[in-house]
Amino acid sequence: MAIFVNGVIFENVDTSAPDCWRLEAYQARGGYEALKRILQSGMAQEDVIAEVKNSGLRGRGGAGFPTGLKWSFMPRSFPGDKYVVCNTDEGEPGTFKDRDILRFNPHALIEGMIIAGYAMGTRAGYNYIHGEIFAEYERFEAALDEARQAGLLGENILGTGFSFDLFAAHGYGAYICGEETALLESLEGKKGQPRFKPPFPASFGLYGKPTTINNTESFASVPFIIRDGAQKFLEAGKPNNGGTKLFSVSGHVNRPGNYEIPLGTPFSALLEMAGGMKDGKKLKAVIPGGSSAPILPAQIMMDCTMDYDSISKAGSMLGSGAVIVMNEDVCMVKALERLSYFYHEESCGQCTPCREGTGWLYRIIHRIENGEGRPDDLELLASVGNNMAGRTICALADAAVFPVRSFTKHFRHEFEYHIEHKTCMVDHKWC
Ligand SMILES: NC(=O)c1ccc[n+]([C@@H]2O[C@H](COP(=O)([O-])OP(=O)(O)OC[C@H]3O[C@@H](n4cnc5c(N)ncnc54)[C@H](O)[C@@H]3O)[C@@H](O)[C@H]2O)c1
Ligand SMILES: Cc1cc2nc3c(=O)[nH]c(=O)nc-3n(C[C@H](O)[C@H](O)[C@H](O)COP(=O)(O)O)c2cc1C
Ligand code: SF4
Repeated sequence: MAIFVNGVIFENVDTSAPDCWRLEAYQARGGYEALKRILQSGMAQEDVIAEVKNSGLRGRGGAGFPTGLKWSFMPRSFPGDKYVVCNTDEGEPGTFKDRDILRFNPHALIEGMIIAGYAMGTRAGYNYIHGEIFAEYERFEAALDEARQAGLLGENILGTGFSFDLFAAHGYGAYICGEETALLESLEGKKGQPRFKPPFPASFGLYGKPTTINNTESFASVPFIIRDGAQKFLEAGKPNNGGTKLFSVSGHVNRPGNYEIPLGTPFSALLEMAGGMKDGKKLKAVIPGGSSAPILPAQIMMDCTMDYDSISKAGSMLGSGAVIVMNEDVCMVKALERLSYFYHEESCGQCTPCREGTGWLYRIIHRIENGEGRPDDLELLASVGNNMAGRTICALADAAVFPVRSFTKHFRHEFEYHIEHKTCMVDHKWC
């Protein structure tokens, strides 16, 4: 179902060719040229970091933190071990882009991580891959073998004296293991539960050592930035929103799939690329950045461009780039019930407001959906949410609250109708 438009990571990748992922195909597209240029010219570490900073690349995992700035936090002169870690846990409902990078262009990620290792003075890296994806994990291992055999990984890379090795780690399929500190715990072989931040992984990361964690798409964007220049990457997007971005479009569209497009592209153009609305139905609402991003009604979304600033100004967030499209038949109570069940199931349970609060949210929405809602349930939902958001160790509790707040704000009349009439106002199809 993947469909790619020209962009930074999938530039010239023919995803229909079975060997498009192989080293030979990647090198034919200009792959590993960036790494060779850096190593053979002895480019200074700070110059590589400056280039990434100048590109305007912002973290593609969801929070949009500037990647070059994060790299500059690494204490390069720290004498002990330090690590780079890639987050391919990709558990956010609606998000399915990182697995396609492993499937179709794994060497872009490997090259990006080797460059990161060089720039930050680390000798080892790990890619933590979601436990429920097997073929992609194996594909990444096969690509690592190719890189090692070609002298691109390991000791004395390309005879330049620089050594760096990279390992794949298969996770456990828990959503919480995508939160960077839970990921580190899991990578260390422990139960995947988040740590308090600060300290951030930059100073206390894997095995307590300085660690830089980035999303798969963030690392995979780096070879282009070094090869074609920060300016070209920046100009592919818009100011403060450099580059192209992968959007996973799902829901009621004719052609669901991954679309790599310049940041700043109008949402209406993305919808058109995805084949428009299925069966000629009307657009009702969109979750623009994965299930934890606030939902936006159609009329607001149609005025947005797909970039961090525009979506945030409209009251939501670009998040992981998962665009969930809903048509006029969708019951918002049912949709929110499904999302709330997910967060209730995935809470790791170590903070009381999250462990108990996600259960409260789900049970209240479930009873509204089942025609057993009470007159004060919407106030109760708001109150439970206020006692959760910002009061926990990690952002999963916030992620559970944002959809509740936005669904009950923009589609309040549907919730009120359910409570008052004990049934759905849409047409019962979804309830
Ligand atoms: N891709 C997915 O599948 C998925 C799943 C769930 C959530 N998310 C996203 O995760 C986001 C939240 O992530 P988060 O809790 O890691 O966000 P965060 O804002 O705490 O951190 C973002 C990144 O910046 C770094 N950072 C931030 N401030 C720093 C500082 N002062 N010093 C050093 N480093 C600093 C963090 O270490 C992290 O790597 C949400 O916005 C959501 O979109 C993505
Ligand atoms: C509950 C939760 C789950 C997360 N899952 C992922 C994930 O699967 N992949 C990811 O890249 N980031 C995920 N994140 C964000 C990471 O903690 C972190 O911000 C990100 O990996 C940093 O990389 P970036 O700066 O390149 O985006 C998650 C955050 C939270 C709170
Ligand atoms: S907020 Fe929820 S998921 Fe995050 S640490 Fe606390 S209990 Fe675990």
